[in-house]
Amino acid sequence: MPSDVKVKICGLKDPAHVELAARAGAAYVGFVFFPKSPRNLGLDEARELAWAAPVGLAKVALVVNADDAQLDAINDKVAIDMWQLHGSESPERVAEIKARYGLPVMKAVGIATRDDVAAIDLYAGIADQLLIDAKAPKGAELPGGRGLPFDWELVVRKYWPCPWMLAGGLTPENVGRAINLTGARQVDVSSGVESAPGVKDPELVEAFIKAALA
Ligand SMILES: O=C(O)c1ccccc1NCC(=O)[C@H](O)[C@H](O)COP(=O)(O)O
Repeated sequence: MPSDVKVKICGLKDPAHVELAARAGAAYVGFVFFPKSPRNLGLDEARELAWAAPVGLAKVALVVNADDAQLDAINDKVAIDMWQLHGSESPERVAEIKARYGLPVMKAVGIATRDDVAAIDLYAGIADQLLIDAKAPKGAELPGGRGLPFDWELVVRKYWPCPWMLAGGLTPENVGRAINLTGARQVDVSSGVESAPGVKDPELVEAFIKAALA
């Protein structure tokens, strides 16, 4: 029976890896627009990656507390299908971005404690999707893409009224267990399919997708 799990491969930098992710069965690819990240893309690079994506593969632009000028520049140049807001954007800012571009918005929320889980509700009626990730420590250089898991028990038997994606420290080895435990129908990975920060390993990308869809 075909799997109903959807996979997002985040932080791609090579058009061949976009094609590979699609062939292997990914539903989404993520393009990072955050200069401090080893996965950061220029607009021209991102445009080339978007061209490499076959129809049906959703192209997600990941930004961190971006202002309208940065969002406009991405939207004007790159054919994206969704925003991923990975900073401390307020529910009001999420609604504003949805209205301004008419694209679905996925809000990333970092969690470490039960209180963080409760805070997800602030976005549940506003964002189109939620990305539930490990919480980065205060002052960390990168708010995501750190390859660190959180305690999955925190989201077991949780319900939100929009689709959500499990992220943070997933790997080909642990993704099946994470899905079975949490009931997540969508999973996202970056570091767990890399051979070095920012360098995707095609074999790990394929292995992750295969394990998630199994
Ligand atoms: O990937 C980055 O460098 C990055 C930079 C700034 C904000 C978010 C970033 N990445 C988010 C992701 O790649 C994932 O959505 C998520 O955090 C899971 O990452 P990982 O634990 O590395 O699999």
